Amino acid sequence: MNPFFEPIIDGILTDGYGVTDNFLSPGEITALANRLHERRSAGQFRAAGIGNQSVIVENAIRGDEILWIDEATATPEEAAFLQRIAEFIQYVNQTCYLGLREFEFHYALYPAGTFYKRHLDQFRSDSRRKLSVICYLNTDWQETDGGQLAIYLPDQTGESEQQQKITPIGGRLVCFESGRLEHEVLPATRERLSITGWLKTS
Ligand SMILES: O=C(O)CCC(=O)C(=O)O
Ligand SMILES: [Fe+2]
Repeated sequence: MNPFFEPIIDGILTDGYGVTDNFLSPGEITALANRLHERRSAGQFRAAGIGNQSVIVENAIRGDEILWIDEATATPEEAAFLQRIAEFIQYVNQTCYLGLREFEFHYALYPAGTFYKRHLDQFRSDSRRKLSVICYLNTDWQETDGGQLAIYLPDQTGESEQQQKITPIGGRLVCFESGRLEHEVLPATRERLSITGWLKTS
């Protein structure tokens, strides 16, 4: 039993999504948020796109800026984050037999007022994306800051749905099946930081 990984798996199996807090310590949150800002100041971020073949920047759908994290150029705190993810993949494979082999992660920065409209994470990609993972890097996030992740959960009959809102507090990790749950990022009154990625089969 792993105290961080087990609640995530439990959540996915019973509710379709899992949340665990303190996946990152306050020190790790600050260090990663600093790396994010340094890399953005160095001009490494790009407006996030939609679509698969040709990437189209569409601010009416999503307004975040992203940077893919490359293992080859990762700083120690980025490498440590990816290492935790690799351990999570091992744990999931031992308990759920999803056959996860690869992962890809990017930083995301949502300037105040931006959002990501309702979507499914597989629409623009390949079906190898099995689990979506989001880890927040925000310090002192308040409910009134907005920026919740809204997940849409269909009921048993599939006729109605329920909206579950998750506040992007620093260190919190959210995980759900990429091909199943539609979700959106609501606008926030302040800058919103995260690392988002996908665990994939090969
Ligand atoms: O930041 C979040 O809470 C969700 C991000 C998201 O849905 C995505 O990047 O596909
Ligand atoms: Fe998404």
